[in-house]
Amino acid sequence: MVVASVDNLADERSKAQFDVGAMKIVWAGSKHVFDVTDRMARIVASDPEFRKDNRTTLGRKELFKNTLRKMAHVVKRANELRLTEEEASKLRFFVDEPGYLDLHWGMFVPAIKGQGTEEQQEKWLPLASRMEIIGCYAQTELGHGSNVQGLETTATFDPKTDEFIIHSPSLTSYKWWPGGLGKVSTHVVVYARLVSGGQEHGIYGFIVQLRSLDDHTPLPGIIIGDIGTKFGSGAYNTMDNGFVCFNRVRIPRNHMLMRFCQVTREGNVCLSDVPKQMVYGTMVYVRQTIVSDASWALSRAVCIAVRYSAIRRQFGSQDRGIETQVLDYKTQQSRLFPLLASAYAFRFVGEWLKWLYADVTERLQANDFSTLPEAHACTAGLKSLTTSVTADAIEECRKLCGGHGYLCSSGLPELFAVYVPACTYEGDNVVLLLQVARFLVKTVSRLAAGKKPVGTTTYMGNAEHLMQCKSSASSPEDWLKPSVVLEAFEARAFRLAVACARDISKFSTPEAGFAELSIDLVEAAIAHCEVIVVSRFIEKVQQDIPGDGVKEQLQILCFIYALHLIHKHSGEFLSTGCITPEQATLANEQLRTLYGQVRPNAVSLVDAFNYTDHYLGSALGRYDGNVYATLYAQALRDPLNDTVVPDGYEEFIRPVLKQTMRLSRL
Ligand SMILES: CCCCCCCCCC/C=C\CCC/C=C/C(=O)SCCNC(=O)CCNC(=O)[C@H](O)C(C)(C)COP(=O)(O)OP(=O)(O)OC[C@H]1O[C@@H](n2cnc3c(N)ncnc32)[C@H](O)[C@@H]1OP(=O)(O)O
Ligand SMILES: Cc1cc2nc3c(=O)[nH]c(=O)nc-3n(C[C@H](O)[C@H](O)[C@H](O)COP(=O)(O)OP(=O)(O)OC[C@H]3O[C@@H](n4cnc5c(N)ncnc54)[C@H](O)[C@@H]3O)c2cc1C
Repeated sequence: MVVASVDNLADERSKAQFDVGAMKIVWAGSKHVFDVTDRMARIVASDPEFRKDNRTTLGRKELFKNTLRKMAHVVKRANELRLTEEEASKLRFFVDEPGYLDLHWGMFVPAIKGQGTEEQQEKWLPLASRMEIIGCYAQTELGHGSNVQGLETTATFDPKTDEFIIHSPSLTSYKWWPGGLGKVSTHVVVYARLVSGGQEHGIYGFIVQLRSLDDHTPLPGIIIGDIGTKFGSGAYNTMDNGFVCFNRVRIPRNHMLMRFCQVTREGNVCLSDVPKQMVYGTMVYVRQTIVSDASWALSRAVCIAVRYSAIRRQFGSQDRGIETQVLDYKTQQSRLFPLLASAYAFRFVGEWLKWLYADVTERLQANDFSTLPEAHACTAGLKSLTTSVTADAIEECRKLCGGHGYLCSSGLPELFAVYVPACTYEGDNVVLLLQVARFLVKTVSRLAAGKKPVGTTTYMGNAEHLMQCKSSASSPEDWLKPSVVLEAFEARAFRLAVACARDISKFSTPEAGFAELSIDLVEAAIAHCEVIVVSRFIEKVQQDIPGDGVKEQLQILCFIYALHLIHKHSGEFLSTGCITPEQATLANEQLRTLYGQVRPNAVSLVDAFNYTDHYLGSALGRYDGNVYATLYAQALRDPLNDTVVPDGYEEFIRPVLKQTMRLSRL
């Protein structure tokens, strides 16, 4: 069936004022990454084994088995096609289904690489790379997740046998949540309290075999299973998040990951000369990958909502003529375009964070730990900011699609359900912001001692100016000056951080002040993270960017990103005196103008994400815009429509109808 709505997207595409092909390269990061990504996305989209449109109709067991089949197919195709690590990881990404491979490659392997000695890496990494063993990462327990120092599992050294005894002393010490643990993994990196010579020495990672490599049964002393069905249909239920209890399970001494702390044959504990937080390194690595992933999830939701908003028409014609595209409503634009801008902002800050992570890793290898606190603060803060915004944005995109957004065939409910735990895993977002706040308060108090802030806090070195400055914006256009925008963001963040540091000092102890003022501290942390994102976006658009009109579009998006935040947090910008109410009004005026500028380019700006229809998985977001026919076809495929008269009619509908007839005769 040919539907008029299809032409809407062609019309939209013809209005683009920039080179979409060039924007695709900017979004991907480079021509090479674009080529790899595009090729892998197409391989997945064209392989029927990777079909995913039936996911929300499957029961848990079928769903899980289906994922096992897909994961095995990923491994098979990666081998057959002799894919590089980069290609295999993209292939896996486009399969778009949480599965044990994520934890094996995303956490188990990095934990061994980061925390194992060279010898241990030589032993375990080849086994893991060839997938002769499958691993996961078990830190969280039933009773403790955020508080890592509160973990209860013990690893007690027994010098008689040269072994560690891994033990779960209570129900609350059972490991609980690790992905891939419940049903699949043969091995795990377990985090436990090291005990030697009757003394505790902190939390470390230990490699434990969980299941037989012959028949997959749990090894003696191990009670293991899945923790149960999770939020949403399909969604994260493809993953076997699991529990495990260790009943005095013995492992050889050299299964403790000993890069930062060694236990000798005699049971002596030798700490190397590195900060103890190095044990948390895998979390820093994964948080950094989660920031990059946020832009994928956000851009996917935005792509669906923008395309559908161009197709959907409501009102605007009283005589049954052509109605208005909902994308033309200013309210729709004000909800949608800041999310489009955020997708680009998170893409660029994600790339920058990758660079920061590579830089700190290089320094750590040279025993330079000076940038570790900043790397921790940046990864924790940006993980928190980007995942919170993305989760909320996916839900907003669902609403932007009206009633059809609530259908699973829109792709948005499942995307939300699968994405929203990102606000919790790898560190609860509030707990992580408090880590950023701690770093900021320290930075501010060191200013008084004359210590120059570096990296992302360099701006705080301009303390006197930031405390006193008043924005010079006197027209809407002034809000298009990077220096005006940056100054407002930096001043707000700095003043909030200084106020927190000052107020904390009024309490009897810093801990008491920190606890009482934690709401303010979280706000200061968000403000600082927004400085990072805004300044990275501004830096990006100041570079040479090839392609007709590409730089101009990115500049528009950059200012939308910044000005919508000024609007959202106007209370803070005003109460800290960084801007006046009149200047806030001017910023809003400029924002409205920018929405008008982005409007003709909106569909092309989401086309630049280069998503296949398979990856989008949405009747509303299809590239060809054939929304209504697809919605109808998918409705007909619903299991409830397998029969015209439903199962249960004889048992439950007919008797009710008969009873009603009897009653009406009375
Ligand atoms: C084919 C290829 C396929 C590829 C697939 C791609 C893979 C994608 C990856 C998969 C993604 C998602 C899947 C989900 C998996 C989820 C896994 C998990 O959730 S694992 C469990 C995560 N758990 C947490 O994050 C716990 C959070 N809690 C903590 O991190 C800590 O306990 C903390 C920081 C809250 C408190 O720590 P502690 O009690 O020690 O702290 P203090 O607050 O007193 O801090 C002391 C001191 O240390 C500093 N610090 C803390 N953390 C770090 C760190 N990580 N690095 C460096 N420094 C750190 C802190 O700032 C303090 O410093 P000080 O100078 O004293 O102020
Ligand atoms: C889908 C999913 C996959 C996961 N995969 C893994 C995995 O592979 N391996 C693994 O080890 N773990 C995994 N986890 C566990 C995850 O890391 C933890 O759930 C997470 O770290 C949060 O810890 P928690 O559950 O203890 O939350 P809690 O700390 O109990 O949080 C509950 C509430 O208390 C608040 N809170 C806690 N402490 C503070 C504080 N100090 N100040 C203010 N507020 C506070 C939080 O903000 C939150 O609102 C996974 C979790 C999920 C949901």
